[in-house]
Amino acid sequence: MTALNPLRQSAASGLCDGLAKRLADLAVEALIDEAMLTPKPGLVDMRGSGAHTDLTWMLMCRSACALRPAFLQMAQAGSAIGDATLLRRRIGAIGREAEAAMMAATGGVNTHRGAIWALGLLVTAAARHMQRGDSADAEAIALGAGLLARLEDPGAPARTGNKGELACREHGVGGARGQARAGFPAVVEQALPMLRLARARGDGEAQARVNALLAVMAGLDDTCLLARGGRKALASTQAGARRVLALGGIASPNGRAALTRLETRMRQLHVSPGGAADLLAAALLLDRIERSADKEQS
Ligand SMILES: CC(C)(COP(=O)(O)OP(=O)(O)OC[C@H]1O[C@@H](n2cnc3c(N)ncnc32)[C@H](O[C@H]2O[C@H](COP(=O)(O)OP(=O)(O)OP(=O)(O)O)[C@@H](O)[C@H]2O)[C@@H]1O)[C@@H](O)C(=O)NCCC(=O)NCCS
Ligand SMILES: Nc1ncnc2[nH]cnc12
Repeated sequence: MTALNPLRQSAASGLCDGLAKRLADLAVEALIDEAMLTPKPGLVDMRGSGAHTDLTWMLMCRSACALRPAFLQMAQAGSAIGDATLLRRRIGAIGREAEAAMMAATGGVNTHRGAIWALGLLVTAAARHMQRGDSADAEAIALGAGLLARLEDPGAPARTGNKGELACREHGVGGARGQARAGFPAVVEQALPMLRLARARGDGEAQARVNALLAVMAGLDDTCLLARGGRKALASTQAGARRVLALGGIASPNGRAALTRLETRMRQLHVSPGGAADLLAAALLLDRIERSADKEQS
């Protein structure tokens, strides 16, 4: 007889709150893992603030912890609200409250707006799947999150006026919304396969994660990068990330040297792949969900 996935079991037996708490913890852990991962070109890491003047890794970690109540509420909503239209409306409201909580915790600095959006949708979809008794499969959860992102949220402002939105309009890209509505292809088709490949070939865990970040950077229309550096900076960053990976990733000496060159170029351009960082955190969350289900099963 097939052993039941314990996350599924707890959901099925009505312990939805335990599942929601676990998912909220995993989301915060994924954000902290991302913030502390080093080296990350242009981004805040344990060495410094990258291309940012208002961010530090401690601020990122404080922000991550302040978001736990919102992730918990989203996971609870995902398990409790069957009607997808109502669920979309509810998590939109929680997401906007989470942005306010983030601003309060950071003194008005945007640390995680893109991450609240991506991880919020994924946590909700994961709770919805597991509550129904479906598997903790990363690809299926990302698809479910995409379905939710495509639903209309009547509470959302017609225009946010944020940099990402303006960059989408100026450069004709989908940005954070497009990525989510497509079911997070950068996570499912780039980050997670690279994470698995790098682990399988013996890269260290931190190296595998940096390579997963580079795999996202290599193809993403990152509006954080576009807003600061335009098309030229985006193309140069994508080409640099592809080069590191083509040379074997950061575990290889040539790949490591190429990463140093990429970092120098990004510093000169003063650009940061903030959207790719959020999607790495999304991949780390899905990876944690799958692994925690596997661990408890064995
Ligand atoms: C849909 C929303 C995310 C709102 O989007 P909008 O476009 O209005 O807002 P932005 O904040 O400008 O952009 C979204 C952020 O998403 C990240 N991102 C960028 N490109 C992509 C991509 N291709 N795919 C996925 N994600 C992407 C990115 O976030 C990171 O960058 C942030 C730093 O940004 P910013 O402060 O603007 O830039 P800096 O250069 O650092 O500024 P200065 O210091 O120079 O001043 C950082 O936070 C990273 O997270 C984009 O910035 C969403 O907010 C929304 O609609 N929410 C409503 C609630 C809701 O419906 N929730 C649903 C359930 S969760
Ligand atoms: N490590 C990081 N540095 C800068 N912006 C980010 N947004 C999300 N993670 C980030």
